[in-house]
Amino acid sequence: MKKINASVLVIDDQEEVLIAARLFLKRHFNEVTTLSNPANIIKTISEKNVGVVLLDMNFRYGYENGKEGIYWMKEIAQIFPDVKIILMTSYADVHTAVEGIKLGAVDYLLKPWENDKLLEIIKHAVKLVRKQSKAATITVDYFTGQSEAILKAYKTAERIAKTDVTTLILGENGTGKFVLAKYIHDQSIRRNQPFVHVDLGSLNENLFESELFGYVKGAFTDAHQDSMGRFEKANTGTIFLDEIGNVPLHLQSKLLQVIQSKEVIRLGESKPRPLDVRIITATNENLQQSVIDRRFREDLYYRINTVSIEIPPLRERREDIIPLLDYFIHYMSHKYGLPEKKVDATIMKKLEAYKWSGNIRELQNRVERAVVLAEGEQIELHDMGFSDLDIKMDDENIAVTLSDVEKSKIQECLIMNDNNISRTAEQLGISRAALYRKMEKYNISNT
Ligand SMILES: Nc1ncnc2c1ncn2[C@@H]1O[C@H](COP(=O)(O)OP(=O)(O)OP(=O)(O)O)[C@@H](O)[C@H]1O
Repeated sequence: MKKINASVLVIDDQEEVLIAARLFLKRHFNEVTTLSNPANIIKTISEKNVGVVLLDMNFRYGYENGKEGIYWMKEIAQIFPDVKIILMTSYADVHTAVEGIKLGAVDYLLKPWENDKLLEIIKHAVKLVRKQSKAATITVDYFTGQSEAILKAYKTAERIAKTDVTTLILGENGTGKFVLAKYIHDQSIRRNQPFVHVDLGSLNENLFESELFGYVKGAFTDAHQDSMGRFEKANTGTIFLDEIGNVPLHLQSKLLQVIQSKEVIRLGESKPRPLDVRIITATNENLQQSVIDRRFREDLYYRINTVSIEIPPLRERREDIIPLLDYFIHYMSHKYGLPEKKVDATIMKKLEAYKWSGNIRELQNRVERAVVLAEGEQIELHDMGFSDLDIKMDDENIAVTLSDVEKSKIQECLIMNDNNISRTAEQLGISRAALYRKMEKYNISNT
């Protein structure tokens, strides 16, 4: 499993909590640091270039009102406003945690946590970090490429930009869904009006409605004044609802209501406010499958899917890799005021064959690093953060499919378990019958 490229810091005064967090998170993130003494927080964030902090709210025994956590949260936010903070509390002290969220924490987690939940929350926070650097890096610069698939996607975008048709953009992470949504907006007559991006996947459920629909003074305890939601902020322009596939079912109906009626009602108010917004949504999920699995409302799916544009992953449009490489070398060299470096033909071949699972984002990040770090006149693979093995393994595995991986995992487990079916099935987490079926499918014998 490929680790997520992020630096995560966990702060707790209980050593066993830190060990558990470290063991689990190290499997998923490139850099995981743990700290038992909050006094070192600032130094560590700076040294480790931390993007996400998991912060315990109660450091000292007998001092369990969460104020210590809030104190450190404010300190971090003041010095590193871009760092995302997740609060942890063992005492179901939701009230203080919610206070923390209002002060800027992205979420909270109750201890003892479930690993899946922990992972999900941190992944969201990592996305937020990326989105904000994305907002900082994305300008009006587009580079489409030359593959038929990408030219078609941009052509469709141009055509629909002239209308207000609701559009769904599909594609893996880093393929350029945000860029395409912004492109549609920039090509439309709304181009001088607001373009509001909402990452629905990382929007805290508790704040979903107030954030999207707004509220009036007194709607809830801390509603001290009227506040516009994101839909109203996008009025006369475009709202880009990113990661729509991650919206929980019970909130999907509220979203549908607004999209359908083109009216929004602020929390605590009954008066609908008319909206004039273009709606673009995006997801990396297979929404059709989500509809079948009843995780996504069918009516909402049809409502957002008047037109859909799919951006293929980079590995399915390899002819775009070198043009994109050239584009980013030019762009980054200009950005940093450095001379443009060359890339040798043999390296280009390897880059063309590489899997680029992080898509354009990965390519862009690697080129940026190389442009800044390369010492000679040529960009070498190690300047792009590749080890020789990365590329070699990738070359060899270019045609590896999920089935190949499954087959080899089964064979490996059988060998480890001396062909014992029960133990192998147990280790793989499947039934004996399922193991037999798979062995038959992959033509694996257990002799
Ligand atoms: N056509 C393009 N021209 C130039 N840069 C691009 C293009 N498409 C994507 N990028 C760059 O690649 C990175 C990822 O793009 P973007 O954020 O639009 O992808 P995404 O599909 O929205 O990702 P995610 O699903 O992870 O949010 C950005 O930094 C962006 O600047």
